[in-house]
Amino acid sequence: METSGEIAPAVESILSAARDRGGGDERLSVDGRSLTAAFDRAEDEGRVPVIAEVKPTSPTTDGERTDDPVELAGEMIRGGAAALSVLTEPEHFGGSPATLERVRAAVDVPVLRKDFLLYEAQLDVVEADVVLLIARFLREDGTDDLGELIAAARDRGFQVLVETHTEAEVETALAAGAEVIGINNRDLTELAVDLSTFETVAPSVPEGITLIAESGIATPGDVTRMRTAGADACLIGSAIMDGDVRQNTERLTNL
Ligand SMILES: O=P(O)(O)OC[C@@H](O)[C@@H](O)c1c[nH]c2ccccc12
Repeated sequence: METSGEIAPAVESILSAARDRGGGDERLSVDGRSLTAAFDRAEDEGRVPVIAEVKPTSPTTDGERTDDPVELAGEMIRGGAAALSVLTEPEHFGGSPATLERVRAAVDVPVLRKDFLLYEAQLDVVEADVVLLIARFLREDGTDDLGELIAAARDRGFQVLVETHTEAEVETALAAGAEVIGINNRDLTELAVDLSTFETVAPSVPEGITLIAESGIATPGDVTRMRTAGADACLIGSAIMDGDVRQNTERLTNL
């Protein structure tokens, strides 16, 4: 088992905040919008399935975007995004559960809750269609087991995106029952992005699993590269948030 000492200091700080964050008091029951159906719809309409991410800031971004997230989400949809991702982490990403709630009420595409969820009660903070579970973090002391957390999420009606970075983590995700797997091009040790991560790890993901390329995708050429390597969809934050959100989304979905 790797120790948390190998993680970048910014990620350590994120995790320690996540450990201290409470959960909801009431068990949620969600009537979710299907992520795979949204991807199929985009494909049918000739667009690359993209999950566009409302990310006001991050430890690797300069400054903070303060526009109304609901307006940004609308621009993403008009630009052709198949689904949205909304950061709910407050301390390092400028997100909040309330933002996700408002965005989800304003759109009809599936919305992913992007956060660092470590135990079951944290699932009960806000309704979303999909929740992110990060394989790397769910084997540390004091966190729930990945398989148990996947089951707990599904019991509530959430679809689950399991984030991986290595072949070993893909194996862990598959063994835990993941059906939607993300490969994060950003490593959480140095926080550096390398698109060849997806190309290296993707072959270990079997047919039948929905596969998402995450992070560092900035140009139409990057999107093509991820698609060629087997991505069913791309998760894109910074390159969409930086500048004209609608135009950026169009450029990355209409190839
Ligand atoms: O802004 P980018 O490089 O397009 O990346 C988006 C997304 O992949 C990234 O925000 C992300 C991937 N995994 C995460 C886990 C938590 C918070 C954020 C993330």
